[in-house]
Amino acid sequence: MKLQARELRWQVPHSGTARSIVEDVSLHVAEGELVGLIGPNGSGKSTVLRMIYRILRPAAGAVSVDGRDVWRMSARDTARLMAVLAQENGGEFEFSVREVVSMGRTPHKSAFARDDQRDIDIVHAAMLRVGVLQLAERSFATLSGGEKQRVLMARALAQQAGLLVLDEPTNHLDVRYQFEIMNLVRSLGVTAIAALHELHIAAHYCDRLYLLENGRLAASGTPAEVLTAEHIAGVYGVRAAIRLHPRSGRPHIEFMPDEPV
Ligand SMILES: Nc1ncnc2c1ncn2[C@@H]1O[C@H](COP(=O)(O)OP(=O)(O)OP(=O)(O)O)[C@@H](O)[C@H]1O
Repeated sequence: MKLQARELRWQVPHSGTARSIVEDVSLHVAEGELVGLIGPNGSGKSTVLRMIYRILRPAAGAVSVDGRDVWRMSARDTARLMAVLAQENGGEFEFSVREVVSMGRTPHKSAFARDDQRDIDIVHAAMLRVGVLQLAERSFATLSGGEKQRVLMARALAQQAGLLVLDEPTNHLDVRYQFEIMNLVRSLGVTAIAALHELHIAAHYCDRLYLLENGRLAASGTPAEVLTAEHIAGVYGVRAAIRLHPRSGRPHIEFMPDEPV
């Protein structure tokens, strides 16, 4: 499955005119690629992803999956193609973990249909895969931030979509689960786009990166091309020394926050 976004723009009203939050962002994710969207707080990562997963309608531009415009499809058809891991939205709160993960099966069932044995098996396997099976009967509301994040990942897995859209998938996770979730995403072999804060995660896991600054693309390319000392200083305002791993060619970043940029 491949994703293409062309010249996306999103605006908010501002003093009688419109202020652009995202402007002229084009990106693509090829079949089986894991692409990272990075950039400082407020640079527009979530806004771009929301236009992709059909929550925010772009003021200009288009999003297509395998050549089909997502904004011309029903929400249900989109959900069969793409699974979304966004931050919890509150809708999960009155449900058990098993029920939240079962919601991933909804796009595949007719209205009010109960889970059949196949759905039950898929939900079980998804919980097992992210290590939340022992939490299955717990109320979602009582979980820690990291446990919630893993349950939401299990729900995305249960959806069995060919495209994963991940908004800060490692948020709340300790270092072990950060690596586990990213290893899991990579092992699935599906097409994926992820907004990421941790640059070492982006460097290690992503095939390509897009760097956003104030709602516009500042750079794109391989991790070695994007995660340069110049880009990190220019966009994040932090000095960094970069070493490329001799075999993988992936950047290793050493931040030097006490040094002037
Ligand atoms: N409805 C809105 N009205 C006004 N401003 C908005 C609205 N939605 C988002 N913004 C602003 O747009 C900018 C981009 O927000 P967005 O959440 O996309 O950034 P982000 O890169 O995902 O940030 P973070 O890393 O902090 O999660 C922010 O400055 C935010 O305050």
